[in-house]
Amino acid sequence: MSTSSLVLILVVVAVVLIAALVTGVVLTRRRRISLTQKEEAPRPGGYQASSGISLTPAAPEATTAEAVAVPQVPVPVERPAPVEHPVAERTEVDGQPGVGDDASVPRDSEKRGFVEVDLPEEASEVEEIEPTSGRLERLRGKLSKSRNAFGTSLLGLLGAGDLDEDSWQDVEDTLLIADLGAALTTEIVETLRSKIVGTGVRTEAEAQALLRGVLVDALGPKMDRSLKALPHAGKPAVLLVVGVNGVGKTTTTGKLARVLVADGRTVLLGAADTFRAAAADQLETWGKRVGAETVRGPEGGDPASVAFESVKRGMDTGVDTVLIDTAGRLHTKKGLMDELGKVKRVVEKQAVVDEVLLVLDATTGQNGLTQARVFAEQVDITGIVLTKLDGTAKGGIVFQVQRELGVPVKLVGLGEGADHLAPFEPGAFVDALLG
Ligand SMILES: Nc1nc2c(ncn2[C@@H]2O[C@H](COP(=O)(O)OP(=O)(O)OP(=O)(O)O)[C@@H](O)[C@H]2O)c(=O)[nH]1
Repeated sequence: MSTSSLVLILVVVAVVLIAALVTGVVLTRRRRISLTQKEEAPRPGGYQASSGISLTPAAPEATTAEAVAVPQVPVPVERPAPVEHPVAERTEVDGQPGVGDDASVPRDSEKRGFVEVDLPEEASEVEEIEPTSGRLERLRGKLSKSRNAFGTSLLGLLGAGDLDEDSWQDVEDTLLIADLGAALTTEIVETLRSKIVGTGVRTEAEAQALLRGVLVDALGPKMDRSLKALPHAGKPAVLLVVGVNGVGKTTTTGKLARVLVADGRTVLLGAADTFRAAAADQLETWGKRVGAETVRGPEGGDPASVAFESVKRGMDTGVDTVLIDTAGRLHTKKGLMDELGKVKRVVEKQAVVDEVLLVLDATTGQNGLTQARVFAEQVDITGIVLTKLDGTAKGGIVFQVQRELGVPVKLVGLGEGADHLAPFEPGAFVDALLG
């Protein structure tokens, strides 16, 4: 072998060695990026947002029980699963494309070398939550069914000028169809009649202003709609969520947790619905989305025991609010209603139950009232959550249920979205109905 061939071979070997070295360094660095865990920033005391829901502590307790000073323990937050590289979605198995395989990479495609790619941004641990203030205004479109059937027809009738008996009958029918109930309908029609005669309404704008005033008054604008969800006497506030099957209790509990976290509160969820297998999972998922712990018991276990444990855990960890979701129960089943009374009594052994929120499905109309009466007898209802108002033209049930029970509607559900729970405000509600 000549000297020049030897030199050539040595040069080639040296080039190969350098290339291998460079590739090794690059790969080591890349691996280091994917394995090194980022320093975790300390979690602030919850996502802060201005709240449209007025939160208050309950009236001071009569008991002289000493406040338990409990250190704040950070709530464990589950990290999201690592994002899979799109290569995992390739569908080719034998090099032959099949139906729906358009997006797969053909075997004979040109190989790519190293390419600079943007790394995905780290997913935030706790979801961003829409501010609660002004939610009813923002979600007014969700009330379009009630607006069309109720507000628009009433405005059309009242703005049409001189009203004869037939027109007043139409006004009355419209109110009845919208589920305002006979007594309230009569009252509203009489008030409208006397005001229209007294003031001589001529234009639609005048009719709208007059109608607005009468409807807002009928909604009890002075009722206390604040949510007693703030800790007091060194203990968390305890809220019990009750109602018949499928009205939206678990969903409301989850949405409410978001509202509280958005207000900077710490929350613990109690899955006292041990009857429906998926309910505890459903609640836990809501909890994880806002970094709230969920206490659950065995399926079919004693709901009172889960409720008790939840409050105990909430006191130990020093959260602001414990939200307890209960199983759906038919108001006609005495045994189940007694069980609800027991859940409340057991919780009261260690803390005050600040709110019992009755969830009513607005689409069930008058039946909701019957349910409300029975629940109110069993456990003192302190507030009503009217869900699924987005799916009904009978928004008038809001008026009736408050009037019948003397209990304020505090929250309204306006959709299946995570932030589709709004504080109820009579003025904004009537404005949404009247368009
Ligand atoms: N459109 C609409 N759907 C809602 C609303 N609130 C709840 N839902 C839906 O109603 C269904 C029942 O909700 P859940 O929260 O599971 O009801 P639940 O009362 O806990 O049910 P049970 O535990 O079986 O008694 C779900 O599909 C919810 O997404 C709302 O305000 N609007």
